[in-house]
Amino acid sequence: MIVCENLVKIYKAADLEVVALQGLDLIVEDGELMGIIGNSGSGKSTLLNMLGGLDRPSAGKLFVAGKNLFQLNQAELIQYRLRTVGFVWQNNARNLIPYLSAQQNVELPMLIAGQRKRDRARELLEIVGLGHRKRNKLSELSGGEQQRVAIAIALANEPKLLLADEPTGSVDSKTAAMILDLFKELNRTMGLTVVIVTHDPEIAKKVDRVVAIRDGKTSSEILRREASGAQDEGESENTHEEWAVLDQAGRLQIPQEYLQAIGAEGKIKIELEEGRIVLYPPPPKRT
Ligand SMILES: Nc1ncnc2c1ncn2[C@@H]1O[C@H](COP(=O)(O)OP(=O)(O)OP(=O)(O)O)[C@@H](O)[C@H]1O
Repeated sequence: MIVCENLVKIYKAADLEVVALQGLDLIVEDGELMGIIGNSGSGKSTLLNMLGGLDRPSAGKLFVAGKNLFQLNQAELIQYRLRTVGFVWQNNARNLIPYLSAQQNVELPMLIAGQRKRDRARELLEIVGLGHRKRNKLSELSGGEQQRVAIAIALANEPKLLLADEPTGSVDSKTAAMILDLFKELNRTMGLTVVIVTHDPEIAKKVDRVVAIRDGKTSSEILRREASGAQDEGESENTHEEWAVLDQAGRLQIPQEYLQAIGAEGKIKIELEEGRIVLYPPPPKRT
């Protein structure tokens, strides 16, 4: 579904350049449910904006659903945003209209797109588990329910890829778990590919794979352990293991805490020992 190769995004503002993505590699399979985590400023939202066709990358390769996003002209990019991807943002409810009902809120974007699909709006609300609340005004719904209305809207054009940026950022942990369960259900029942960007490391328990981004590059992946079985619901931490990502040039990012643990800074010695690559800290400085 997604192929990013050596993706670079440079923001230019006045005489300042910010390299938000520094040669990022990422492959997401059709029908995958995956998370992207990383500290603030690591480039998560930038990546999502590139995947959603909201902004253009500066260099590299980017294919989504077979489309080369570098080659789409402005009109094709608008079609791509309308037809191929669906978006869910943290404060989606802000884009919804409080005095309209849940159903009218779902119908409205379809009306704007030239369709009047009352049945479809009802069906979408059923899918997100809000069929019984369709006549309630948005202002009468909880934060989690409003977020589900937003997810129904994101599904209206039958996207192949759902992009969610901090979708649980402004709800409590119980509601957050319900929203993540909904993504999982949509992924399983509709075969929707879902990419969720979050600060929350707990996401690993709800998705098949989590990719960590550091300084604009993928640094590691947290995968469900094979031995525990794909059917495992994975609610316990030891069903997952972390892998460092090796880029095409053989570079990898070593977790900061590992480097600190061996007191490494500046240079480290690397040796190949019996099928292992071993990193040695520098010898203590003489005083
Ligand atoms: N429009 C922009 N113009 C200039 N710099 C930008 C712009 N958008 C993002 N940046 C910079 O790019 C880098 C990556 O930002 P990005 O928003 O992608 O990070 P993030 O991981 O999503 O952070 P957060 O978790 O805080 O949302 C940061 O240094 C940010 O300041």
